Amino acid sequence: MAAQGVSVNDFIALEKVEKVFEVRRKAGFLKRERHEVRAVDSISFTVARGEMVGYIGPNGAGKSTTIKMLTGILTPSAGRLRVAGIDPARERVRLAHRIGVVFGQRTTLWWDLPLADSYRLAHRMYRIPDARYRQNLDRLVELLDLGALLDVPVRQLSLGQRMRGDIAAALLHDPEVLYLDEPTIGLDVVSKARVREFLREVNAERGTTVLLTTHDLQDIEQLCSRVMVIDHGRLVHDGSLAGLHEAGESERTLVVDLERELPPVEVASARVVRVEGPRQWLAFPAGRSAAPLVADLAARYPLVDLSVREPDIEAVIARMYAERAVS
Ligand SMILES: Nc1ncnc2c1ncn2[C@@H]1O[C@H](COP(=O)(O)OP(=O)(O)OP(=O)(O)O)[C@@H](O)[C@H]1O
Repeated sequence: MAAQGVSVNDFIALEKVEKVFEVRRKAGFLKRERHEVRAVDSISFTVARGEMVGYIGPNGAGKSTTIKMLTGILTPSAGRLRVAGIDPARERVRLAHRIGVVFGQRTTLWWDLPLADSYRLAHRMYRIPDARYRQNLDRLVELLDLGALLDVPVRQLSLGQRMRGDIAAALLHDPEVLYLDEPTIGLDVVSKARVREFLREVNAERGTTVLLTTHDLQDIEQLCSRVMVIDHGRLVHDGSLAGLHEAGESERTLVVDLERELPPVEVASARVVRVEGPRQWLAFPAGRSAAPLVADLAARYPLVDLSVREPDIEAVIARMYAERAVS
């Protein structure tokens, strides 16, 4: 039966989940003190089937610990956690057949073997029916452009090639949910675009639920309509990217080119944040229309050209982390 507040459509469900690590710290010459690290502190959220959600936060916030609990590698210290109705820590092997995991920082492929051998091993390990395995492999090889790489030992692959190989390995057994931990780390812009495009296709084509952890906010902007922010083990935002802008009280920037170099312009509801020759940058609240501001400027200053820049998500999030660090 579904727990209170959790619908049967919720594919991933966490209720007041905690993870406390006990560590020993040096406290003198020979003395060591026990110390608790609350890596995840009473987190609750649900993810519906087919959703693509970003899970972000500064270093040490608790992201990996959450993912490890979702795969069953770690057992929560308190709370309730279910993935596809399964308690991950209790039935890790059964769950493994339904989830795929990609860690950008390390590979699950066999380092010394050709890529194709890792796939054959996955075929047997997950007992994937032959026809389905062949069909999935063909499709993944095509979509991720792996044809020429199948006979190459993994250690000879470039980072981008290896990442595509890892993503294919995670999807061979048709998992219903995919956890991605920094899937574009270290990749060049072309490889990043390719990986993102592929993830969009998988999500649309197969309805795979995706939980994406990343420090690259462009991953989030391009893939996720919902983003959860974790900081010091606590969930501090769960909503749309636009909502994140509001929470961070973000600003848009009006860039104006004047006829000549002038002192900073003076207008209501905006402030000049930079001046470079005849060009000036004005910050104003992201929720406000630029029209009255432009009209005011045009009436009083010799305006030649202008453009509006949307808030920089990196800046919004940096401010959010900083605000929490001092609060
Ligand atoms: N096995 C462990 N034993 C003790 N402390 C741990 C252990 N694993 C994680 N921690 C601590 O728990 C906190 C959260 O770590 P976690 O790895 O989940 O953060 P993260 O958000 O994934 O960080 P990053 O972005 O740097 O990967 C940190 O303070 C970390 O030092």
